[in-house]
Amino acid sequence: MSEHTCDLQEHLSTILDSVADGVFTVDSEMRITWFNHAAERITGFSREEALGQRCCEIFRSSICFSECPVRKAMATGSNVENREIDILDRHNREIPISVSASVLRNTRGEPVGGVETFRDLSRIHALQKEVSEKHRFQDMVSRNPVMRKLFDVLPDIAASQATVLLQGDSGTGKELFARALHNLSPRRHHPLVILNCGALPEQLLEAEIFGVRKGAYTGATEDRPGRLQQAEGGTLFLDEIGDLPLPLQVKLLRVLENREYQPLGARRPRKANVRFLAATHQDLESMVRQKLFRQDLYFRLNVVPLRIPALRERSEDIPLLLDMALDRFNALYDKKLRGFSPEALSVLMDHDYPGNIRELLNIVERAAILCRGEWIEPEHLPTGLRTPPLTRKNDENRSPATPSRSQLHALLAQCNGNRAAAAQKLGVNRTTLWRWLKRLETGD
Ligand SMILES: Nc1ncnc2c1ncn2[C@@H]1O[C@H](COP(=O)(O)OP(=O)(O)OP(=O)(O)O)[C@@H](O)[C@H]1O
Repeated sequence: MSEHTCDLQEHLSTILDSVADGVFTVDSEMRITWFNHAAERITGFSREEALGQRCCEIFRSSICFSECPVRKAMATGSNVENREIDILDRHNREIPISVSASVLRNTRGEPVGGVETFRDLSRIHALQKEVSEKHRFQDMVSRNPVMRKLFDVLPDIAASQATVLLQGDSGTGKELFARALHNLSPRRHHPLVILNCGALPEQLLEAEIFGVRKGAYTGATEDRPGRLQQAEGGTLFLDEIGDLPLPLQVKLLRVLENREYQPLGARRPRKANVRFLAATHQDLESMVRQKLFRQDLYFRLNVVPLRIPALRERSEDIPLLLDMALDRFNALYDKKLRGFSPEALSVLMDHDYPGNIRELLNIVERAAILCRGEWIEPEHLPTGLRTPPLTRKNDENRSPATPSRSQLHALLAQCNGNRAAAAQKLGVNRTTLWRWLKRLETGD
């Protein structure tokens, strides 16, 4: 070896040892021929231990035996760039890294081995986690200023006994807010009872809320407690309060005013020690103007009004919610999806989510099921995502708008009459779909 070659090698070693990224080279048998300082620091193996070893024994990555980056570079002749994987260090700790690989060739251009460079992502991941924790409140995530303000005031509102009216489009998180209010309140050790006022016809709903005494009507063979009694000492969350029929509105008003109610067929009223939360996606004020909702009840409910913005008004939350959803479905389906490709992310950012967060969760769940690789691609997303969804109409402020009868029937036929599946495709809950069908049947 000439003096000049020795000098060059020494220079190269000094340069490679001074870079912050891990670098190692392998020969054609995948034995390590060079291992820099950063590679020692990241993997925990010393240069002496690494040299001459097969690289999969030192650089123990999650893809060594399936998609080794150096082998891939050798096979395709092109570089592998910034692939995010995990390696096990000397102490068997998982280290997230980003790896790149290229082929090494001799002077005749023949492949003689490869070089891998890798960057430790632990710190970046820790920072990402810290940021996402910062945006978490109870079971909710948001970085939107309006939402953050709601999170700030929630503990004080929860501590009070005040009735809260949650307003927002379907799927924006009203139930999650109601749960948070209960969990933060002094009543948290007592039940939180949830009743969807749109899910039952009037008579059944009345019995459901107030309960039934034995003999109240034929068939009432025993006492049946209502939701009010079940919620005693705790919280009653009346979801879809806009669907409460007018006669029941009068009865509910009485409970709110006197904290007393009469189960069906009872002679004497019962006391109710219950905190009320209500929610609706409807515009109650305009329903009051149209005499569809009682003004006195509206005032009683609207003591603390909270309006939850639609997802299209807080698009900065989309990436945060996507990550949260991915974590959730990775755990649920035992997957190791790393994230969304830039193309998929762009489709997801462009969508305006008429079904709000529920719709976003459905999209990610479907993608997580379909995706066999590590990254969610556009092909894993519903085809209609770029086109205006079925539920969207010209009026941007109405969401979700009622689809036409033929659209609904076509969709139900597509889902073999399964309403739950149809609702999922629309990104709305079953009650909303039920309401739409009812409205179309009665021609409202
Ligand atoms: N800020 C948030 N962070 C994380 N998950 C959320 C958030 N908001 C809503 N979700 C999730 O989105 C889904 C829909 O939320 P939720 O049921 O609370 O909406 P809603 O407004 O009550 O809907 P609807 O009016 O149709 O009853 C739930 O799975 C909930 O966990």
